[in-house]
Amino acid sequence: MDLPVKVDGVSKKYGKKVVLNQVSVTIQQGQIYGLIGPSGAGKTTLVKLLVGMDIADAGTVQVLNQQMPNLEVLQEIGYMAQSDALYAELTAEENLKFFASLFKLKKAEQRERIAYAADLVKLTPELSKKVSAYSGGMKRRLSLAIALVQNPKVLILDEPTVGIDPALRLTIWNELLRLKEQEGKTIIVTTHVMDEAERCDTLAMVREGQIITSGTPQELMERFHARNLEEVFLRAGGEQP
Ligand SMILES: Nc1ncnc2c1ncn2[C@@H]1O[C@H](COP(=O)(O)OP(=O)(O)OP(=O)(O)O)[C@@H](O)[C@H]1O
Repeated sequence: MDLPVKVDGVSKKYGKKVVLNQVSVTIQQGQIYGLIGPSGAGKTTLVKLLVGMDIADAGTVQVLNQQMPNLEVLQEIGYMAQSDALYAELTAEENLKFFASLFKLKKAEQRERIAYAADLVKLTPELSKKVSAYSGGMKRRLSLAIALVQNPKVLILDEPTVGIDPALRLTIWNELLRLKEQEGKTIIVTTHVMDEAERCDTLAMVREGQIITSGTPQELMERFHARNLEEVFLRAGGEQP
């Protein structure tokens, strides 16, 4: 079985604060892997190490069999950060074109991918607007479209559906499921939303810089004698609901 993500014994400190403590994760190809945990638990820090935006103090991070950070591998990673990294004075279309141009796409493929990504997040009619005139939710949607534009093998999405309405959230999740099933994409997602966590193949609960438990949503519910993931989350963290 191919393992597109291998994290082994990773630790990370900011100043004196230990943010990740001996974290190990393996993710199989064609899986949706969810990271859930309280605010400040270390999810974004782990994601940043996967993308190569930060470097671990100890341990190893491999994506697609390469040690991160690695510029070649970045071609194969679609990353949606928690805060939007968009050019406000450009239109949405210009933003998409700019980010698409960073990847090795032929012109026709670039056009096709931009049309697909904009359509998925329902921004096609708004593409000629400047991003400065976008709402918060529209910016999130554009950031997601940008993460998808280069057709990456690995998608890393940090709270992708915050500020997105329920109907579009469902559309996006259906597409993520299709991408893993039909195209074998590997998708890593952080979320605070339990019904999104339920759709993940494997869930890791992060708390105080450690993965305190992981498994399929069903396994976790059985392990913690819980009726739902909210209860798992509370019980795994030592809080009895
Ligand atoms: N660049 C940084 N410098 C100093 N401290 C940082 C830095 N980045 C993160 N931290 C700290 O590391 C801890 C973990 O942060 P992180 O963003 O990984 O949490 P998170 O689980 O993603 O939280 P949330 O769910 O709120 O996004 C927090 O205490 C945060 O303040």
